Parts: sequence; structure tokens; C-alpha cells
Amino acid sequence: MHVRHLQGGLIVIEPQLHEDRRGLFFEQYKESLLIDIGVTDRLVQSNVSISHKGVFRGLHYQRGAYAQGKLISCLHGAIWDVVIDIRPDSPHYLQWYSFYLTSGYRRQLWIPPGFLHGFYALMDNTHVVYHMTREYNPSCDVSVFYQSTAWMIPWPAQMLLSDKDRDAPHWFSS
Ligand SMILES: Cc1cn([C@H]2C[C@H](O)[C@@H](COP(=O)(O)OP(=O)(O)O[C@H]3O[C@H](C)C(=O)[C@H](O)[C@H]3O)O2)c(=O)[nH]c1=O
Repeated sequence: MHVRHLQGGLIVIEPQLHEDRRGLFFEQYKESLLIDIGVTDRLVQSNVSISHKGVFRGLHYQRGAYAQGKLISCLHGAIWDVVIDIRPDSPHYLQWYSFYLTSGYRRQLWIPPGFLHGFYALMDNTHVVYHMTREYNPSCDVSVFYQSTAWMIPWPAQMLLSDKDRDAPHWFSS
């Protein structure tokens, strides 16, 4: 397993791949290895989303005690994954980071609690699997409109959003 620690506690993880004539095997995650790299909160829920090309899901976070750490992986297709540090005491407050996660690279992204998260599907039938450190709590689940002068991210011109994300409040009004 190859690990890169980045600013703000973000971690890029490349699991060890076991290829043979049948295909491919790799461990999606192992608790002891996550603890070794500083991810000490337990993963308690996994989600799968399957998106058409051009879909954007985000920007989302869960408030307060339900803030989620997320281990993101793309098992089929490809995504442009975007995170924004919204921890008020962070030296990187409102700094944004983006990553290409594709089924080809098998690269995973660890996002600590305290980040806005969203991803743009670059291909049809893009499968994203993500494991989280807190369960889904609809009353704490917040959508923030993806465009803001607070981060000036160069989004694709056309993106397909849910009504919730399309009509989400802007960052400073949320
Ligand atoms: C997140 C979630 C949603 N749902 C239900 C609620 C809706 O009826 C339906 C779709 O939910 P939503 O439109 O919020 O799904 P996404 O837009 O893919 O949201 C996710 O995408 C961004 C990128 C994230 O990082 C979040 O983890 C997550 O918010 O699934 C559940 O039942 N459990 C869940 O954990």
C-alpha cells in the first residue's frame, strides 16, 4: 500500500494490487492499516453511487457530531473529486483540493471530517464507493451551492445536479 499525506489531513492511498490470470484483487481497506496512517475513527457506513457522465454530486457535509470522515474510491469509470476545508480553525480554511479517481489507478482518497465534498462523473456508469466514520443523519446533512467567490473552482460548464444541489444555499448564506 502506497500512502501520500497531503495538506489538511487529506491522504491519497494506493492499495496493493494482486493481479493474476483471473483478474484483480485488492483490499478495499483494513482497519489496522488505516490506524497506522492516522485514520483512527472507525468506518461505520458504506455508500455506493452510480452516475451518468456529466453528473455532479455535492457540495455536501454533515454538521457537528455527525461530521463524516470519508474514504472515497472509484470502482468503475472516473471522477473529478473536489474537497473544501471548512474547519474554521484550519490554516487552510476554504482551501480547495481536487483529485482524479479512476478505476484504472485504484487510487483512494481519505477526507477527514470538516470538508465539503463533491464529485463530477467523467464517464457514464461511474461507480463510487465511499466508507464513512459517521452514519447518515438527514437532519445534519447540508448541501452548499457549488459556485462561490469563496473558492473560485473552475467547474465544468455543464453539470447535471439534483434539485437539492441546484437550489442549495450559497456558502455564506448557509
Ligand atoms: C447520503 C445518503 C443519502 N441517502 C438517500 C437520501 C436520498 O433519498 C438519496 C440520494 O441522496 P443524495 O441526493 O444526498 O445523494 P448524493 O447527492 O449522492 O450525496 C452524496 O454525495 C456527496 C458527494 C457526498 O459526499 C455525500 O456523502 C452524499 O451526500 O439517498 C441515504 O439513504 N443514505 C445516505 O447516506
